[in-house]
Amino acid sequence: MATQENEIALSTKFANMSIPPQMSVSTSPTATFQTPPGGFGSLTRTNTVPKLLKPFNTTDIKILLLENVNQSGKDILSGQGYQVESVKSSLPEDQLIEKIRDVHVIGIRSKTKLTEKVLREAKNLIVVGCFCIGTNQVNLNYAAKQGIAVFNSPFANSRSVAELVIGEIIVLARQLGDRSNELHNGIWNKVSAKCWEIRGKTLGIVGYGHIGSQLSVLAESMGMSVVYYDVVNLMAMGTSTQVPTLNDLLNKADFVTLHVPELPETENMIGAAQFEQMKKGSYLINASRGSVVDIPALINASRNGIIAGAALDVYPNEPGGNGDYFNNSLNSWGEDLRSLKNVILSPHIGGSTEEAQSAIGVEVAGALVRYINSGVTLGAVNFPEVNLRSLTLDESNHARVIYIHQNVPGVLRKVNEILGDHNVDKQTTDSKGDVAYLMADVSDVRTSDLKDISDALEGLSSKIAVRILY
Ligand SMILES: NC(=O)C1=CN([C@@H]2O[C@H](COP(=O)(O)OP(=O)(O)OC[C@H]3O[C@@H](n4cnc5c(N)ncnc54)[C@H](O)[C@@H]3O)[C@@H](O)[C@H]2O)C=CC1
Ligand SMILES: O=C(O)CCC(=O)C(=O)O
Repeated sequence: MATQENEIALSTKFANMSIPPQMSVSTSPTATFQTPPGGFGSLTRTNTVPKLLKPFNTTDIKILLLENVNQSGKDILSGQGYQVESVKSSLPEDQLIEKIRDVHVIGIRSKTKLTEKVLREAKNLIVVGCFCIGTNQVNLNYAAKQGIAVFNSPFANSRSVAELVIGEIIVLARQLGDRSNELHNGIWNKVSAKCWEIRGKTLGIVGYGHIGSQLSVLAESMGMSVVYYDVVNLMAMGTSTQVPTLNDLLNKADFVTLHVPELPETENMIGAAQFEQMKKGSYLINASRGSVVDIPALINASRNGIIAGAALDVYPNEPGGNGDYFNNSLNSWGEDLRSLKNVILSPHIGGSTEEAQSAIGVEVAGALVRYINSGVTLGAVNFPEVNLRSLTLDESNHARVIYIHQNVPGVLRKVNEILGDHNVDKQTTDSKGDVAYLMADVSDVRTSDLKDISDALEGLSSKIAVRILY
């Protein structure tokens, strides 16, 4: 393992950090680039143990984790020596802005809104970890243009959501929520009218991705028929069938369940017109995003008997943390919704299981460590996915140059002119939209060369961010 003294690099992203003077680190291209005690490249092992590339002393990296990120993730990040602050809830915008100015990494879940306004203040931020599936809460394009990578966990909680929906289908079909509430209030009300088995009923899945397709398998194993609607033509699991339009699905399904991402196209995807298409006495389940269902239209559909029940896990406005109120001050229809019969309201717990949260913590924290320490973008949702074989301990005097830039013509020629005086062992580059990511491993570089390389890259008009790791 590399020593702290060797774990040094130069990163313009960290220019505002205050580093105690005794540390032999260079945090700005304008700062003196010092050779660490022990000597740059003094490691002489000849095996192929991967070299740990660090942006500088890991203890200087500040990470803010919001929304009660799982201990598994905290342990991995703390284990790297980073400074980790963890807060149980999300933060109001003004407090978020104050905090985000200071950190290099932020970890969030679904509630923290990283808007352009917030990200504009995040001068030191290099990477965001969404410890969840959804990334709609982050302005991904703006983050990319600022050179901030965003990672998530694309399927670690999918099974938990699918299992919750199976439970809700049965609870709705048996009006179990209402019976339980009644008995909690001391009322015995034994009812079979309009209570059903789910065997032989049709489940309509809107959005047949990770969660929708997993749910399809579970539902068929319980004797349901499955139809699904998706904008993409997708392979059917089991004996399920894809239908060509949303209306086809709404006309057929006894239970409609939503598993689409939050997008402009999915906003109010289920509104008055769609409730009209649903079978009388059917049920709606939404564990995707609150914006997907027009709630006043749902309230009408419930009062008019179009739907026999609903289960909602997500809402247009959700409280910031546990103990906060869910009432009309949050959503104008809050109390009307709460008054409905056979409507299950859960506090966005679709992915909230020990298994899912622990797996998400490991996955996202791992991606953050790889990105911070090695610049690898595999799994990033707003950057091209770029990887290079790790530098090894027997490759002395090597450095990894990372150049995040605008995707415009002529950049590679200029970068290669800058790197041209050195031996470029390997280089890779890729682009996504307006942003491109170049990673090059150069050998036979002295620490003073690194300062020159960094300065030259900084001077290019296409520059978004420069990081040099060694
Ligand atoms: N309640 C909770 O705690 C959780 C909620 N979620 C939400 O569930 C959503 C779905 O998750 P995954 O299945 O993992 O996503 P996914 O990306 O695997 O699947 C989404 C599917 O929706 C389809 N789709 C997109 N736009 C559509 C449209 N307009 N009409 C029909 N289909 C459309 C896509 O083609 C894709 O097949 C996430 O985006 C997230 O917002 C995810 C995890 C936990
Ligand atoms: O509970 C969470 O962290 C959010 C779950 C979710 O909605 C997601 O993973 O997209």
